[in-house]
Amino acid sequence: MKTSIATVSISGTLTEKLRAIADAGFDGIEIFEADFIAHDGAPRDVGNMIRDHGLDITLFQPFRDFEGLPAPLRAKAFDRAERKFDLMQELGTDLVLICSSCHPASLGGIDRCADDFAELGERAAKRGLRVGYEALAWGRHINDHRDAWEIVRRADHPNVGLILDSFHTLGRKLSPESIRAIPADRIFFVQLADAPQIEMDLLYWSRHFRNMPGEGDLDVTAFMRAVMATGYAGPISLEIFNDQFRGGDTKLLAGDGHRSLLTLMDDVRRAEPVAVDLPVMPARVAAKGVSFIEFASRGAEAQTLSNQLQTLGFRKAAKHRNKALTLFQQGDVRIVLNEETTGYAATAWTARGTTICDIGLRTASARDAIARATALGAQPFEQPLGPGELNIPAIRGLSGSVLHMMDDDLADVWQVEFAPLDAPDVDAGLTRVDHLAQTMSYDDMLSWSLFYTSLFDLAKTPMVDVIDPDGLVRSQALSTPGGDLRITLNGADSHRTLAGRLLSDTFGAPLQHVALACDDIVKTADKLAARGFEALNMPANYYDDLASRFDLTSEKLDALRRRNILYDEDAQGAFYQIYSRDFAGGLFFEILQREGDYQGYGGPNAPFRIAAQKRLMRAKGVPGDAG
Ligand SMILES: O=C(O)c1ccc(O)c(O)c1
Ligand SMILES: [Mg+2]
Repeated sequence: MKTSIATVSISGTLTEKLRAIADAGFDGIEIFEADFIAHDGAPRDVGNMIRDHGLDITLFQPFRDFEGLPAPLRAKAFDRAERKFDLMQELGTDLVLICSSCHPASLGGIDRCADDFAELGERAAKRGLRVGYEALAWGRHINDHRDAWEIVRRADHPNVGLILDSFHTLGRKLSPESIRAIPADRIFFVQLADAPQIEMDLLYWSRHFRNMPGEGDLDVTAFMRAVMATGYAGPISLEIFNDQFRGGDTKLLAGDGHRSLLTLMDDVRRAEPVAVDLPVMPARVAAKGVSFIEFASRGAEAQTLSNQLQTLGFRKAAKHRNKALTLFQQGDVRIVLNEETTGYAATAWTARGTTICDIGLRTASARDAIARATALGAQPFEQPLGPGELNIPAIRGLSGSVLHMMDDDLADVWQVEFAPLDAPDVDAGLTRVDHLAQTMSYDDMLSWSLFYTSLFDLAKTPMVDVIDPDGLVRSQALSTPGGDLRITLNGADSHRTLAGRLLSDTFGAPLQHVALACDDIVKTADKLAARGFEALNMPANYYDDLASRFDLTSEKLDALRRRNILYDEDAQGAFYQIYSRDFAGGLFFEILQREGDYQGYGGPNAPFRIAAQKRLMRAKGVPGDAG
């Protein structure tokens, strides 16, 4: 399988793009004319520079407004094409992409266009070049891949073929199934892009909102299944126009692109009886939840965290046999406090202070999960093992964080590596980790959602806007079908938001809060209060509004108000939340109860919770919170 990416898809100068594209593992590039023109270097040198990076030039593009023109514009279009043929020969590529005309004088007509292409094919053949025709979704006369195919078919020239682009087909809601009937050797090239489902002008949508396959809402897999069913064996190329990507991290985006292509093609071969020349990798592994959460901390902060965990009802359950690790446990929730002065956690602590440095995920097979992750470009993570320690496989997240993969075969780590402590049982009714909430720059959200969804079978909720008094935070939840593993991604635009503040104090995409489930929130709240737990205070206005929005009895409302319990409900069920006060520079815990089949996260409460958190920070005089 030959992978390719259009240079327009990522940020940087041409040289920066080439390095990142080659490092990410692509085989070739589509050279975008604008990237070439902006570069100061002769075409021959540019071609050599690309090949010196180990990359092929899979095509040159775009060539616009060619077909269907009346004289004398028609002759001029052919002259223009000849000049671009000269350039292609200098660069060293044999294929040009001609996108369907948007020219106001273009006359259309399938046969007229086919004649133009037959003549152009003849001219290209003289130079050993080929031309590919792509229907732009907003082309003046040709805007459907079936019409472009009909023109190519009637042009009937071996040097004229079809170029398919998933955006133009799926964006116009055309079924990709008609592609299955096209002979593979008539398809010269395939371009792929996804996009979020937003109702807007097609051209604007395409030029600003495309994203990597798997990052949007289009069924790129169905499109690519149809393409592969023809027997197509040419390059598979990303062509992404995206405002965020134009200003994003070149290396990260190139890596995302490669990961998205491998994931897509692996999905295609599992769904369609076709040969895909791609190394085997395990299928997405079932994720069964969070096995452990590890905090890096030291000294007084570690003591404060230890006390806080005990007020939350965690029992100091065990100590590591070789290392400064303490295991706190309650129900099925394990929190490890790591006070080591060397190794990964120590580095994380030095960089961030008290932080969640490691997550252990429960999977059906740790080995398969790691094999899939590394096949998709994740970095394996290893630390030297002490005597008697288990080798629990791990990978790095996108910003250097660590994810351990656990499974039933590794479940005895807690007995093998840890010695039990004889601490009193202080259980407050917390049963399991409901979700992990990860904070990141808004620009990194697509990268993280692709990272997780390529590894595990996770559905994405639509992005929701959360209003912080100082800006907007966008939030999206990923969840396994049964909700065993849930991760929320929170993207901050501004450093003044609660989420953005954590980012400015740390780096990467830290976990900002952990949500723990219980079965009876009122009972749990009372147990916590008895242990000295202080909930985040919610204002009276919040409860007055609850009374107007929902049918709650005055007793129930009073029970919620007295305990600072937040409430939400939908057609499926009800939802209760309590927030801890923040600690260690902005981390916090959430305690929640799901009732019925409520699948959400209390989104409507988020603005009021954030306002309350900021009020508390101001009262504590946290610097920068004078407003
Ligand atoms: O937006 C465009 O004009 C444009 C150009 C070339 C392409 O291949 C494409 O898909 C879109
Ligand atoms: Mg295209």
